[in-house]
Amino acid sequence: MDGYKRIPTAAGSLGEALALGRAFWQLTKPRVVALLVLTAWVGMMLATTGLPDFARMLVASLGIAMVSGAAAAFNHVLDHKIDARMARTRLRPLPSGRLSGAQALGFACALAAAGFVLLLVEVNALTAWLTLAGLFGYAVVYTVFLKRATPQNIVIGGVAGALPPVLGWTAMTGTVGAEAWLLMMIVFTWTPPHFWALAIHRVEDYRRAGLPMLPVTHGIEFTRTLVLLYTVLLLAVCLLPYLVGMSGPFYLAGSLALNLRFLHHAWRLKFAPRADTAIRTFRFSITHLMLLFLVLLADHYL
Ligand code: HEM
Ligand SMILES: CC(C)=CCC/C(C)=C/CC/C(C)=C/COP(=O)(O)OP(=O)(O)O
Repeated sequence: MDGYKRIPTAAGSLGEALALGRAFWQLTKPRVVALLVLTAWVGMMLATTGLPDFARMLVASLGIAMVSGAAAAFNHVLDHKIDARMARTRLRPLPSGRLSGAQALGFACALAAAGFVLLLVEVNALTAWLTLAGLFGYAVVYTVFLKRATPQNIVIGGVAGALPPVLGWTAMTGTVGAEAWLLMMIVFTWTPPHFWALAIHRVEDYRRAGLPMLPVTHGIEFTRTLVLLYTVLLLAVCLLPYLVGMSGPFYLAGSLALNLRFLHHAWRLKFAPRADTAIRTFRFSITHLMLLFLVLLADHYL
């Protein structure tokens, strides 16, 4: 009502502070970062014989999570106009006006700097610089250039998201082992079917936003074919840890079960799709990667 001013109360300002905290938290894409950290843990544990140094693991995970969260926050800042045009993203903190661009940018810079310094001082320089390269790969190479330029954006940009197992490995050993590159290849091959399944489901969003995602540029049918082919490739890549003697029969069985399930989703998406097949395939991709890395971990200690 005109003439009446809202009187700030303690409960009101606590509510506002919590909402602000929630908005900053959302900027970091916490569920994505949680899965990235799980893949880094597997890198850390597979690099170590016997029990790892838990204190080192904790600090390294925190540093990797902070820099990855900062990368996600930069992505929110750089993409706020695109995000405002898509139904899936229009309620994010920046397009909805819950945070200003300056607040989000300041948060991203502070988080990136703190995470980088933590890794540099408490872990090692190789891990700190490689993690920063991951941030640059995602926030600049993918978000600023590739995302707007080519339907291969997520294939090339996938390198950044696939880095954490390598970061975990270097955090514990100070060097990059061949096995770490193998783990990276798994996440790299997994990324296209993960993303394209979602892009098929959200094709109208991407068309409206003017982004050259594969289903927009090459059509849904072609994208379904590539999802299927990448899941076949993923099955083959996931055999490598067993074939090179890095993992045992428990991993082989778990990996085959998960990859055959993923293949089944992709097959259905190509040959017998229903309205929800693409989104179910996307959701399964997340379960797949999480369980696959847990199986790698369990196999290591069996
Ligand atoms: C360039 C590579 C990638 C692209 C383009 C991509 C794209 C996406 C998109 C668009 C979403 C939907 C987010 C939303 O609904 O707000 C998503 C969700 C997700 N992605 Fe990816 N992704 C990539 C790599 C990764 C990697 C490497 C991981 C983890 C290892 C990952 C884990 C997840 C998880 C856990 C979710 C669900 C998030 C939630 O429910 O809040 N993604 N991804
Ligand atoms: C090691 C390191 C620092 C890596 C950073 C990796 C990182 C945070 C990857 C996130 C991958 C992801 C969610 C991409 C989606 O971006 P999008 O812009 O296509 O999706 P959106 O529309 O949901 O924002």
